[in-house]
Amino acid sequence: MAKITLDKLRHSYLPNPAGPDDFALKQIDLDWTDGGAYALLGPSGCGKTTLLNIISGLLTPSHGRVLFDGQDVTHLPPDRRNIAQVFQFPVIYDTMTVYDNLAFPLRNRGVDEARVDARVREIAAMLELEDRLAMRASNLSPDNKQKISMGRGLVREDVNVIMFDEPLTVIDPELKWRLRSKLKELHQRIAVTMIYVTHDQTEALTFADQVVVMQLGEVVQIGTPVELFERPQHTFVGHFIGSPGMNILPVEVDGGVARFAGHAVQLEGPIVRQGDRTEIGVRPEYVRLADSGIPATVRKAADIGRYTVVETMVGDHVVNAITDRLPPAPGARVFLHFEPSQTRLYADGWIATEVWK
Ligand SMILES: Nc1ncnc2c1ncn2[C@@H]1O[C@H](COP(=O)(O)OP(=O)(O)OP(=O)(O)O)[C@@H](O)[C@H]1O
Repeated sequence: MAKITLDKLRHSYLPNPAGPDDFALKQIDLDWTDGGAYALLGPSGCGKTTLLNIISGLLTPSHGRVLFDGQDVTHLPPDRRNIAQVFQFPVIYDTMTVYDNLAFPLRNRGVDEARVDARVREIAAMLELEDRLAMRASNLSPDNKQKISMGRGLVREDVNVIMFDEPLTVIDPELKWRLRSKLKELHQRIAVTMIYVTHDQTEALTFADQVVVMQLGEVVQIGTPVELFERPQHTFVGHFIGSPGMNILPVEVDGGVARFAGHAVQLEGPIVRQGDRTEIGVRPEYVRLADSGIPATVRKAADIGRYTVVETMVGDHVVNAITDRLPPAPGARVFLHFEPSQTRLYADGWIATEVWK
């Protein structure tokens, strides 16, 4: 187990990068605590795999350092970093039994057979593979093959970090849900530093204590799932997390007052940053259909089960509201109320209000 530090890390795949756009990772500074559960979350192409490969040693960064417990490992090859990795697709030995597959990483390091046996059975029980231990891996379903792959990642007790790269891609939706919570439970039991890479917010938010949100090669926010939901530091986080995401609406700011479509909007607190582009962010959960406020027209309503998402239009702007009441019919004229304590200002994408103290 180890604390992982990324120090001024940058990476370009080009031999002579000319500007920031030529970098797959712009600049990353991070400290990951020993034993923590972390997720790297972001859309395709934001640099997650690049970062993972730098940590595992498959890639040497163009600039900066990777430290494990303060020791510089930037130039160490993967096999000297003591890392376990679980990939998107199963990496197993088809001709071996499930038992031997799970035992392999331990036997390979000379662990004695009694310990191998205890550990294999423990991991197999956690992953509900006990009754398949004697089966040949080739006879298993893709789901179970991927479970073995995960088991092989989890079986060693001496690793610095276990990294999961979109490990649930091949798993069917029902089992996905179970494995997601199982992985969280496993982390609590074995307390090894784990990094989980995904573009799926549900997977990231279920698994991680801390989520690192990336966009275009940059970290835009690191926070607990609640922090990311409650107070996005960037409009990208607001929009990317939540279903539907945060309403991001253009406003004009004059004399400390923000106006959306000509209506003054009360913010969570004082404005502390200026910018060329100003927007407010308010989650649909905090937009109420009220008796007075900003006039809007209902476009449609979608019943999501426990609540309804009402899509309204204010001029050309879509504003989503969540309600647990019977939604108004399409075409109805309504008024919107934005909960002031949950309405933030963003300047050039970054949060620009503080909470009143
Ligand atoms: N081997 C490579 N050579 C050149 N450019 C690359 C290489 N690998 C990745 N890139 C580029 O680097 C950027 C980051 O890619 P990366 O694969 O790290 O993103 P990602 O978030 O993992 O995406 P995905 O979820 O699709 O794997 C992208 O613009 C990609 O095109």
